[in-house]
Amino acid sequence: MGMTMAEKIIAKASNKLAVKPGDFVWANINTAMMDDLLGPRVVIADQIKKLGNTVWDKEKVVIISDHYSPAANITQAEILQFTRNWASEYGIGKYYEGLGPCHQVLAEKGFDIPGSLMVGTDSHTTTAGAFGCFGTGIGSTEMLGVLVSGQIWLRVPESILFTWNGKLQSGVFAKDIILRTIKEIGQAGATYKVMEFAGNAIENLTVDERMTITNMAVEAGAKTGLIAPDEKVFAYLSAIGAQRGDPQYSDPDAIYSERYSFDASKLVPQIALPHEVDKVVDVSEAEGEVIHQAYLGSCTNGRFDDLAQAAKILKGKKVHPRVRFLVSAASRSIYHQAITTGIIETLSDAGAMILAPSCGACLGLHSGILARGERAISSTNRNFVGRMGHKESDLFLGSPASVAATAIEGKIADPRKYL
Ligand SMILES: CC(C)[C@H](C(=O)O)[C@@H](O)C(=O)O
Ligand code: SF4
Repeated sequence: MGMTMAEKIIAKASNKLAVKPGDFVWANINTAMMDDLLGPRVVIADQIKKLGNTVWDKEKVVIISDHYSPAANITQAEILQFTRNWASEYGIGKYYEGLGPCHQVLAEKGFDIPGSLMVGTDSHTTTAGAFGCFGTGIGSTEMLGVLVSGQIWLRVPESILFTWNGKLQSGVFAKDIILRTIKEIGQAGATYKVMEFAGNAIENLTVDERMTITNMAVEAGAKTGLIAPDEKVFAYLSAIGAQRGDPQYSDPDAIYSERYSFDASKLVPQIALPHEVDKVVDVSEAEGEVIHQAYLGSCTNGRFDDLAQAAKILKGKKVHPRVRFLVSAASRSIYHQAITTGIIETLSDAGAMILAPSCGACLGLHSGILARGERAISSTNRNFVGRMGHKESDLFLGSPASVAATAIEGKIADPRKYL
């Protein structure tokens, strides 16, 4: 009986020839990532002292300060200081701060290795699946167990196959694919399952765009999201001098718990309405909703392709006077690329406020906080009550192109008219 790529990755990590959904295994971890919010400061620093006071393999632990960086107050500054000092005390050389959200840094630093098993103290560790790396979010207590043992006790998840074929029309992007997929199954539709994406519409996406899709797999409850690694992924990895890994592919006779097929050519821009990520409608049903703030950034859609798409729409135009348009590239190197190609100049000329590469605005920790009654559109992945500020503020989710078109009109707008 065939296996899915997820089953093969877990079998390899647990030194077994084969596993099947429902099996319990002890899997060896290739990369353990901690961020500043749920990393050493929570449980770990305290308890590891009683468990040997060292990590199992200093080379396999990565710590990335991204939620509180740059600090917006003394408490945040002290959290950063604690995290930085803990990394140094425990000999963790792979410590990054101020480079941007952890999932983008992991990709750019070559940790998203095809066929490997990654855990992180952030739910969007699923992003690594764009490289065929099984990445999943775990809690701080579980991370403590991984740090001292190098293993995780795992129940092999079932896989759902989502096949997207056909050519996306202009103005429709990866974000619209994942929002439409989540609409189909709901925000709990993939709970403890793997979302595997295939089809020529997925193959035609850049690696940047694939990361948007696997990033949001957790918004449907998924254990991880996976896309088979191909030449685009290997070119990305070789360009950054990263290993090619041991890529795994689903067998033709692999068993899936469910299968869904979509025609990408029929997809139109999608908008998630407040306050649920699966409350997704065609943009025509949200058009005209008044907006006070537009945010372009995050580990979901803050990459070079995303900024470039927004700049294409905003070139020579001005942001609506009511709208605060905030931009935060998902990494410092993206900023460098976007500056040298004139994209930041275009966005700034249109009226963008350029923020640091950070999680900050995405989850209302600092910068871009919404007041009561304010409404925003964002290229991020969550729109829970109070996500970006006051509990009586509203958050719509869309693609970078939808964010840019909305910023121009001051109300939810269809980006296709600008392309
Ligand atoms: C703060 C962290 C625990 C959380 C996550 O795990 O996703 C955050 O990154 C988010 O996007 O809500
Ligand atoms: S979703 Fe937002 S807060 Fe969470 S890791 Fe990504 S950028 Fe940071």
